[in-house]
Amino acid sequence: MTQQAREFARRPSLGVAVIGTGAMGADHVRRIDQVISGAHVAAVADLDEARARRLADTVDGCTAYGDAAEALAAPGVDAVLLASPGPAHEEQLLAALARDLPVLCEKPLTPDAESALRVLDAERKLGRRRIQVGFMRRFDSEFRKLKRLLEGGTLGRPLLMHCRHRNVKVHDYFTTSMLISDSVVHEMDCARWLLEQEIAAITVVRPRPSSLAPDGLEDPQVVLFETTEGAVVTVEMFATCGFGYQVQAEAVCERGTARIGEGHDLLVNSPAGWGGEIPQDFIARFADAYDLEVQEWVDAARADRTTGPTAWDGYAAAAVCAAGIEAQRTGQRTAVELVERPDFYA
Ligand SMILES: NC(=O)c1ccc[n+]([C@@H]2O[C@H](COP(=O)([O-])OP(=O)(O)OC[C@H]3O[C@@H](n4cnc5c(N)ncnc54)[C@H](O)[C@@H]3O)[C@@H](O)[C@H]2O)c1
Ligand SMILES: O[C@H]1[C@H](O)[C@@H](O)[C@H](O)[C@@H](O)[C@H]1O
Repeated sequence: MTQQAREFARRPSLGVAVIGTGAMGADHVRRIDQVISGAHVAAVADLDEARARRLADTVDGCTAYGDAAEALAAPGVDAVLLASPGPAHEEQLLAALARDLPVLCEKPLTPDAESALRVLDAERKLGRRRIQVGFMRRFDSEFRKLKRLLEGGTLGRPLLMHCRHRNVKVHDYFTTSMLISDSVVHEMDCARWLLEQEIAAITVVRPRPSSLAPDGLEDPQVVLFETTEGAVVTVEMFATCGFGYQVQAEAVCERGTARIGEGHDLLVNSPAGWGGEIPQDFIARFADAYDLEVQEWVDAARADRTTGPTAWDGYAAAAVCAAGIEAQRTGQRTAVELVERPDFYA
């Protein structure tokens, strides 16, 4: 161990309050408690206090609350992980910033651009970046390989990207606009990050809905982004495909193409045939990415730094979502309105 690593290990463990103890919150609590190093779960909070209590009972020294504000003010809380639904994020982010706590906020930063701008303002007033947004694909090894390949330039400029984003099923509170603001928001962030361009316009095309989608959910949809430098990204979003969790992307460049997400992890030949397994949800598909994301957040917070996707990235995606929801409604190509990027987020 180097001297620097020894010093780092001596720093006190980060006490984390996890807000929202549903699917993602419970998985992050398990991760902080059992997988990563340098942090412990000091508090959990959920509007459903009984759910929070059941989870707290599985972790030594963890207290449950029915209110996020109480958890943020609890003794031993040094940082916050928000895993409540998007509409609750603004209030909880502002409360965390008011206490100058580092925050890992599950995507989306907020569900609309106006509230995202209010969060940016609060962070700028605080005078230092405190928010990391949970765009976990940036921590996935396949996405990182694709990013490095595109940066290396051997394939020339990327012209097109084709993405497929399929979920087995969705929560019963899922709506057609959430296909954009909760699901395609990942492709918005990936496109911005991989291509290093903003998204200038968005179009949404709706095939006939699957008869297996819940009533009122117009699923699947095809979404097209045009970037500021003229690249085009297509996204098939199918949130109730029923058979597996698939996130795939193919970049088409001037001198070649590159694909990720084909799921070629383990291929088995057997008397019954050949093939592999399809993960059934994001928790299985992105397990390693979430581990790395949370570990990097904890390491940065313990060193009094902030890393990863910023509140600006969260706002930029929210602005594309706003245009996307409008495009869904009108069926028209819709321009994205983005405020000028403050130097604070350069
Ligand atoms: N990065 C990813 O791949 C990924 C995957 C799933 C979910 N998410 C995000 O994580 C967040 C949570 O999603 P989920 O699937 O775990 O949802 P969920 O519905 O399973 O859990 C949300 C929990 O938050 C609680 N809650 C609601 N309002 C609250 C409030 N104001 N304060 C405290 N608790 C509140 C609910 O009672 C529920 O227990 C969302 O922002 C979602 O978009 C991200
Ligand atoms: O909240 C979830 C999560 O972000 C998943 O990664 C995505 O695949 C789903 O579509 C979305 O509903």
